[in-house]
Formats: sequence, C-alpha cells, structure tokens
Amino acid sequence: MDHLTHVKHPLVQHKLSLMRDRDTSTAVFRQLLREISQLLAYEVTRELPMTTRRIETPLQAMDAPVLAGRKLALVSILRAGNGLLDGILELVPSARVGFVGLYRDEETLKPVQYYFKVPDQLDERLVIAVDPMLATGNSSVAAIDLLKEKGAKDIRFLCLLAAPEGIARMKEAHPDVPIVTAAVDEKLNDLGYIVPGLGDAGDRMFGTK
Ligand SMILES: O=P(O)(O)OC[C@H]1O[C@H](OP(=O)(O)OP(=O)(O)O)[C@H](O)[C@@H]1O
Ligand SMILES: O=c1cc[nH]c(=O)[nH]1
Ligand SMILES: [Mg+2]
Repeated sequence: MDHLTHVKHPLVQHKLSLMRDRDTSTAVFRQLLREISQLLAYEVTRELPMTTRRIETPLQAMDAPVLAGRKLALVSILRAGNGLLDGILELVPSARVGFVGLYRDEETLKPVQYYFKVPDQLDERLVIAVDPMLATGNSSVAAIDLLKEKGAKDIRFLCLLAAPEGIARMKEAHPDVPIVTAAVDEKLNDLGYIVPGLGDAGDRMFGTK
C-alpha cells in the first residue's frame, strides 16, 4: 500500500462535508461517521489476502473466494476512534478489538495516556488503528509506538481528516505504516486544530465541550 491513500469517493466527500458543517447535530454527525467508516473500511481492507473454499451452490460445486482468515485487530484511539470503530466492526464482526486511551494536553499538544488494552499475538495480526483526526500526529505516533512495543509489525492507520503536518510526522516516525484518509486539509492553526477541519471530533461526536 502507498504511504498515503486519499479516498476521494463522492459519497465519502459528500458525507464529510456534512460533518464539517457546524450546524450538523451530534446525532447526525455520529451517524455520518459510522457511514463513512464503512466506506473507508472498504479501502483499508482492499488488499486482505484471499483463499478459496469449496462450496456447493444450488447448481454446482465451485472454489469460492473467501478471506484467508488472517487475524485482524482493530485498535481504537479513544475517545474519537470509537466513532470509526463501530461501523468497521459491523463489516468485520470477527475482528479482535483493542483500545489506546489518549487525550491531547491542550497546552503542550502532547498525548497523555490513560488506558491500553489490546488483543494478544499482535505480531501475527494485521492491525488497523483508527482515529478520525491526524493533527500534529503526536497521538497517532504515540499509539503506534505502543502497538509496536506489543509486537505489532503490520499496521495501518485509518483517519477521516489529516493535516500535512501530521502526515509528515507519521512518515518520519512510522514510514512502514500506511495512512488512509478521506481528506488532507490545509494546515494546523495556532491551537493545533486542523483547518478548515471539523472542530473537535470527540466533542462533536459525544456532545461534550
Ligand atoms: O494529531 P494530534 O495533534 O495528536 O491530535 C489528534 C488527536 O486529538 C483528538 O483526540 P483528543 O485528544 O481530543 O481526545 P478525544 O478523542 O478524547 O476527544 C483526536 O481524536 C486525536 O486522537
Ligand atoms: O482539529 C482537531 C485536532 C485534533 N483533534 C480534533 O478533534 N480536531
Ligand atoms: Mg477531543
């Protein structure tokens, strides 16, 4: 996979524009994120290995293509990652799930860790880490550091919005981790928010401030 995949599908872009709109309610924001997560999941799982299984259709036998049963782990970077996680889990219900709890200190923009729980045998799994926002990249780099410490070797990062600064930081720290995103925005503002962006994803999703 390329280091950066920008998903430009019209449905993704349309839904993302609705999410960016400040007048979009919490309920609609959450629903749109769920819908987009499934479209992005399509992209991030595109190269999953396949095998075949002998089955009988009502008409005849065939070697039907099926997933090779590669172990998949989805890792949500809390809180906002859960907005992407839920929709993907509907598509791949057998995936194992991990959580990395991080929040950004508003002054330093450094991530503060408060939780970590991931499935075992990460070294044997394709690990898809999800967080809607890639801003400075401090959170995603820290989360992926932790996953690598636990043995993960094949990691992908799925987000909704990425800033050029965050993409560069990820490329420097984790060049082996492909990023899939629905948009690459202009820049970060002085407070470290992505602009034009959509605001604070966690707050918009959960109705907090
Ligand atoms: O690339 P960065 O500069 O690190 O910023 C991105 C992080 O900021 C947001 O989380 P936040 O800290 O607001 O936590 P939340 O999900 O609990 O709202 C977002 O969901 C990312 O985790
Ligand atoms: O714009 C931003 C930056 C970090 N986290 C968010 O939720 N939004
Ligand atoms: Mg937040």
